[in-house]
Amino acid sequence: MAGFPVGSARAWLSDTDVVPERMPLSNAKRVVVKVGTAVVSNSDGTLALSRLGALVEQLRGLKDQGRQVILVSSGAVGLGRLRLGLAKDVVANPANVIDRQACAAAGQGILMSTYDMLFQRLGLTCAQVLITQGDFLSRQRYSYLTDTLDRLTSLGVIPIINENDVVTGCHELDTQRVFSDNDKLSALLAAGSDADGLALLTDVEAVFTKPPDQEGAERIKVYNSLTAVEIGEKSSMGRGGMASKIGAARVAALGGVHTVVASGYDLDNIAKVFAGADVGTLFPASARPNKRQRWLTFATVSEGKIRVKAAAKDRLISSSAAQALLANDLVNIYGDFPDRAVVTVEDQDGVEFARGMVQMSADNMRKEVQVRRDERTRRGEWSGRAKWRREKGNGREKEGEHGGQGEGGRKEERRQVVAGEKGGRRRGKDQG
Ligand SMILES: Nc1ncnc2c1ncn2[C@@H]1O[C@H](COP(=O)(O)OP(=O)(O)O)[C@@H](O)[C@H]1O
Ligand SMILES: N[C@@H](CCC(=O)OP(=O)(O)O)C(=O)O
Repeated sequence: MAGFPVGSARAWLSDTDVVPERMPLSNAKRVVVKVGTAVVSNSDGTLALSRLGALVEQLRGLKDQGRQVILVSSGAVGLGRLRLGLAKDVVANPANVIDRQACAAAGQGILMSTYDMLFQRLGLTCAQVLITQGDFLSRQRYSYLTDTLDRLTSLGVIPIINENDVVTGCHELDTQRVFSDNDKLSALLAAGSDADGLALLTDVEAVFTKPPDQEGAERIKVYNSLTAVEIGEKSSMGRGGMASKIGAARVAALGGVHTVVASGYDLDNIAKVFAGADVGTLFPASARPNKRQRWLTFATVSEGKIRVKAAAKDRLISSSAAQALLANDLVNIYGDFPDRAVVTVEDQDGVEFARGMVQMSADNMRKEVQVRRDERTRRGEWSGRAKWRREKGNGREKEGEHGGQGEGGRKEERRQVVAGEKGGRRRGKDQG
């Protein structure tokens, strides 16, 4: 059983055990710990009571150090499956959506009552928080959520969070999902609630260069975007697998949270991670974007896409403040999004570089762009193509003969089409 010393975590490790780049973890004030199904349960699906006991002891250790602690726990579906007497493949097979939802309903109570008992025995208070995709998509609900977590942690309570699979969580093919599993949920939550550290605890020691059961697999101590990882099978009970854990850890790190993927089977690991010891795989945090940027970039699903001119890109990239986009900045509008949707912003090469919330629907945006183009045409600010067509058409008119004004001289009503924000996800490998 884990024995966690009360007081400073660093006093528990000798100075040489603390890795300098992990110091921010030992100083982390608010921390999120996520335990996967494979940590919470045994391979036969029963509760892994000794691990849960050790987990709660270690959480108490973190609290005794004066930290605020949030726990994200998987396990409801697996525990519910056992209670309902359903076959094991119900949990593993994404096609069995309704059964998985029924399992989640039956298992969440088992999970929570066990935690509640263990917490009480150790003099701690916990509170259940079940969340859905929609809580992240709406900025207001996202704020309500983080406000509640703030209040609970300020009261010394440890919130225990799980996805509310009963109503949303099991539809893995749903394209509106902002998180696919509890790894991503923890990352969004850690980034959104200003946590300083996140531990993703699983059934293997760390992220390895290849599946840990393969010869030559090496622990990756510190992950960076160039690190090559060969991904193998996930555990029989897990939902996300290692690819999802890496994606989630990167999202958290980009959101300003120092993140470690480590084993939940080593009963002292939570203490070690937050003491700054060299365990698991570290994903070092980037500078923390502001809250709105974090929400736009990580916690939303893009409902469409706009392509902007090079000058507009330069403006967005070079300014640290939020920048609006005007109709004149747009090259193209893709999709059929409503007013106030979040859209991705790409450059002329099709590379996504930002996200923004639109101030009008796609239809109205197209109309606005057309109105502006017509205005320019009336003023004689011909595009190269229009100029060519016109010159070819009557053979007389030349550039400048239409009384056109330059940008600076124009008195145009400028309606914002996008309240922009830089810091969007880059395409492909950087996407969480
Ligand atoms: N390159 C890799 N490094 C580490 N683990 C890997 C790798 N590729 C595949 N895995 C597997 O990922 C599993 C952990 O993910 P998952 O099953 O989702 O766990 P959890 O239930 O804790 O979320 C491990 O059982 C491990 O075998
Ligand atoms: N919400 C689900 C867990 C989903 C999930 O992400 O599982 P895991 O990959 O084991 O962390 C449950 O409580 O069973």
